[in-house]
Amino acid sequence: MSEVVIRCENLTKVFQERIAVNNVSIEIEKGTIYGFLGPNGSGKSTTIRMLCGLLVPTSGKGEVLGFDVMTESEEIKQRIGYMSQKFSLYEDLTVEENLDFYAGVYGISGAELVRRKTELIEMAGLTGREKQLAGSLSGGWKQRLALSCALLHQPELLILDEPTAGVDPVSRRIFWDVIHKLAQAGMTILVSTHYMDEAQTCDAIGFIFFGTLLAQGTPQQLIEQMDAHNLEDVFIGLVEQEEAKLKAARNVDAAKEREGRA
Ligand SMILES: Nc1ncnc2c1ncn2[C@@H]1O[C@H](COP(=O)(O)OP(=O)(O)OP(=O)(O)O)[C@@H](O)[C@H]1O
Repeated sequence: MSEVVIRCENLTKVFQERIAVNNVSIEIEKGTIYGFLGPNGSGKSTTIRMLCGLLVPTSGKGEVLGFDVMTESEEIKQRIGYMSQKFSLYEDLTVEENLDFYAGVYGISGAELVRRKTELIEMAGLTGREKQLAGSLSGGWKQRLALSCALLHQPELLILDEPTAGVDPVSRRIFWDVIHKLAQAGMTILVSTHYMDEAQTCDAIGFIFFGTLLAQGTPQQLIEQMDAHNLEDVFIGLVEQEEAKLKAARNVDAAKEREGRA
């Protein structure tokens, strides 16, 4: 039977009366890659931050690795690997020293640290650069070093918030090869992205707009449902549908106001 690693129901976050995430329900199975898509400001990071245990939901419920997002955020934070767009590396430390620093945070030392560092440096393609300052690495290398830091404690779940923003296409491809290998080895991955080529390779995707999850399924399911040629057409179609609904609602409101004044 498939194991569900992330399950949330009607997850909602309101900031000063503004609904950033509105009744989002998601299920993500172990060993799969779930791509989270949506325009800027649509609520991807806020949803991710609630699932990471970094932000308390206003309402709804959710379980991550069997822990409650409302009451067990510390347990969640310890068990996941998280990397945001503004990943935090120490630029004046070397590749190896950055890994040593994060190993200290996770309580990894001795032979285990040596083993993990060797594995991760190799996975990131950073062999030979161990003594190079992180600040002198190019964007793609920095990104893979940040990923290595997030994986030091061997998390079962990896959450990536726009990890490839601003990274060149070759580095993006190398990064995604690593992500797919991790999923093949059983890791579950939730990743937000603006890139359709990346979304196309996910096992499932969810599209969020103005805080509402408009559609989710496999890339092929969504293309068929929308009778579209590709994912880009799917998302443009969804946005146009929603904008038409919003416009119709505004027209109804304006008509009611005119009636009220007459
Ligand atoms: N701490 C906060 N306080 C108030 N409003 C916030 C806060 N964090 C996010 N928001 C608002 O919530 C909405 C959703 O933002 P969020 O960052 O989740 O979107 P996003 O889809 O991740 O966008 P992007 O692709 O640009 O990163 C936005 O209107 C944003 O301004």
